[in-house]
Amino acid sequence: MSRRVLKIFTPPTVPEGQGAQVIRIIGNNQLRNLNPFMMLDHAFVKLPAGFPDHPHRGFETVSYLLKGSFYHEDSKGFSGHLQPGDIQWMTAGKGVMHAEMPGSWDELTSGFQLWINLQAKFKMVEPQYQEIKKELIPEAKQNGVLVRVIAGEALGVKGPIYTRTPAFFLDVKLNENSEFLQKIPLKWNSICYIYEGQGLFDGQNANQHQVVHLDINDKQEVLKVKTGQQKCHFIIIAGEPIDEPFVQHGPFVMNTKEEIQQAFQDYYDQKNGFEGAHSWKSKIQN
Ligand SMILES: Nc1ccc(F)c(C(=O)c2c[nH]c3ncc(Cl)cc23)c1F
Ligand SMILES: [Fe+3]
Repeated sequence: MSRRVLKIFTPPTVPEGQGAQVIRIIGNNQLRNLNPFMMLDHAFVKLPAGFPDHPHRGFETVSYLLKGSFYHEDSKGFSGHLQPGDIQWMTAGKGVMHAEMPGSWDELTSGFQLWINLQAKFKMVEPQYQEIKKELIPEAKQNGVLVRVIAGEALGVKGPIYTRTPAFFLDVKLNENSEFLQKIPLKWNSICYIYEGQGLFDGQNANQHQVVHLDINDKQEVLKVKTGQQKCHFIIIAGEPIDEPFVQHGPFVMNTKEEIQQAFQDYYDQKNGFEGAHSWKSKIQN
């Protein structure tokens, strides 16, 4: 028996940021949100498109690069350059202004951006970064399966990211004719997203760019994935739901609409994390 599949669907491709196209995996009308996750994008972007200067408050953004390169710069003086396989886990906390731009005019940059909610007690922490280069992300290998363990645990290997909200972020590559078993804690929300190839998830076929939404109420902890003649490369995103109300307005995620109004007021008044927000201009936006 394997963790049951609730549904398999093809998420929409939507415009986002400035001229970018994203496959909106979480945050569409088939999967509005997946507590504690508010959004998951598979972004495809090349200059001059990108995600120019914008704020965040109250949650975490996770960027994981597949192809190309991505620059990041924020209003606290932090900047980074992500290459394929690198991860950047940004805890926006009380507030940060930043820009995220691709590194090339010609080569299409593609990668994931995941938005993870924070419990009320963490929403106003100082911003923090965990930038982990590809070489430092542990890989577990077994019988034609390779798992890059970004957060959580797979095949007995633990990931390097400290997650304030308990969560798994696994990049799984199955060769042809392989099988993979993954424990997903009961009562956690979880999806798989296939970014290349196809596979059988709990016996149901899922293709490239499809989402496999797993059943949170299942009594089965283990998900079984199998491949036949095709390889299957996919991510597993799983997390413990946060038992608090949440209100999202664009890049602000708080517990009440009054806190959202306060976020906009702090941004307008340039305080409580948004100091200098109106005059800050990133060097990387065009
Ligand atoms: N309009 C708007 C408003 C607020 C945002 F935070 C963003 C934004 O930064 C992103 C939204 N999807 C993303 N996928 C990948 C990456 Cl690297 C960034 C984003 C954005 F586009
Ligand atoms: Fe952002």
